[in-house]
Amino acid sequence: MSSGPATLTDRKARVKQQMSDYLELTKPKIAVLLLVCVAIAAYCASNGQPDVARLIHVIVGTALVAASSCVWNQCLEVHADRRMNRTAQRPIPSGRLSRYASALFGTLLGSVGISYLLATVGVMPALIGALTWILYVFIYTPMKQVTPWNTTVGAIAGALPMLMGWLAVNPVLDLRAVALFAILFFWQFPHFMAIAWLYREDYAQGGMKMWSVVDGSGTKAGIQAVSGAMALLLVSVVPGIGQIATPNVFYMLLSLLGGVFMLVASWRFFTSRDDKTARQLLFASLIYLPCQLALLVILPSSV
Ligand code: HEM
Ligand SMILES: CC(C)=CCC/C(C)=C/CC/C(C)=C/COP(=O)(O)OP(=O)(O)O
Repeated sequence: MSSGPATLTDRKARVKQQMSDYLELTKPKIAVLLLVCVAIAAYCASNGQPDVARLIHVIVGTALVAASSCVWNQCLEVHADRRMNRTAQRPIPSGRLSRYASALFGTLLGSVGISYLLATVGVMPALIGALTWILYVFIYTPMKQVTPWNTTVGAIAGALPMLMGWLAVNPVLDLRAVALFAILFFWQFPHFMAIAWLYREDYAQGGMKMWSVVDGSGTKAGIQAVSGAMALLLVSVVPGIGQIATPNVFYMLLSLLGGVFMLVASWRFFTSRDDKTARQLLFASLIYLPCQLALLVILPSSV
C-alpha cells in the first residue's frame, strides 16, 4: 500500500542523483576558474568599457563548450578512469551513467555552445572554441597514454579560452592578449606537476604517462614546475609594461611578488619532491591565479 509514495520518493532521488551525475561530468570546479579567466580576458580586451551582454554571452558559450569537452574526455577515458582511485567513482566508470547517454549529452552541450558563440560573439571565439575542444578531446586525451608531453598540449587547451574571451570583445590580439594566454599556459605547469606527483601511483595504474610516472624520482616533474613558474613570473609582468613611457609599476611589483611566491613553492617541490611540498604547490597555484587575475582587473585600462 505504501509502495506508491515510496516509489515516487525513489524516483525523485534517482532523478536528483542523475542530475548531479551529469553536472559532475562537466567538471564544474575547473570550469568556474576557467570562466573567471574568460571574463577577465574579455574585460581587459574592452579597455575599461565592458560590453556586459557580450561578456555574458562569451561566458555562457565557453561554459557549454568546455562542459562538452569534459564530458567527452570522460567518455574516452572510461577504462583508465576505472583503474584510478581518484576517478573510479566518476559517473561513467562507476556505471551510474552510460557512455552512450553521456556522449549524447556532451554532443548536445557542444553543438549548442558553438552555435551560441557563433550567434552571439562571432566566428573567431566559436572557431577557437571548436579548436580547443578538438585539442582537448581528440589530441590531449589519447596523448596521456603515450607521452608526458601531453601536459604541454593540455596546457594549450587550458589557456586558449583566454583568447575566446578576448576575441569576443576585441578583434585585435595585442601583446596583452598574448600575455594573458601565456599566464594561463605557464601557470598550468606548477599547478599540474603538483597534482601529477600527488597522484603518481594512480596515474601509473591508469597507464597515464605523466612526468611523475616516467621519472619516479620526481626530478623531471620538478623541472617542469620550476621552468613553468619562471616563465610565469616573466610573462605576468608584461601587461604592466604597456606604453614604455608609463609602465604600471604597482602592477609589475605585485606580479613579481606573486611570481616569486609561485617560484618558491615550485622550487621547494623540486628540491624535496614529497607530498607535503606538492600539496603546498597545488594550494599556492589555486591562490595565485585568482590574485593575479584580480590584479589584471585593477590594472588601468590605458595600458
Ligand atoms: C594541463 C592542464 C591541467 C591539468 C592536467 C589539470 C588537472 C587537474 C586535476 C587532475 C585536478 C584535480 C586534483 C584533485 O582531485 O585533487 C585539478 C584541480 C583543479 N584545477 Fe586543474 N588541470 C589543468 C588545468 C587547469 C585550468 C586551465 C584550470 C582553470 C583555469 C584549472 C583549475 C583547477 C581547479 C580550480 C582545481 C581545483 C578543483 C578540484 O579539486 O577539482 N586547472 N586540475
Ligand atoms: C572551450 C573549451 C573546449 C575548453 C576546454 C578547456 C579545458 C576543460 C581545460 C582544462 C585543462 C585540462 C587539460 C584539464 C585536465 O584534464 P584531465 O583530463 O587531465 O583531468 P582528469 O584526469 O581529472 O580527467
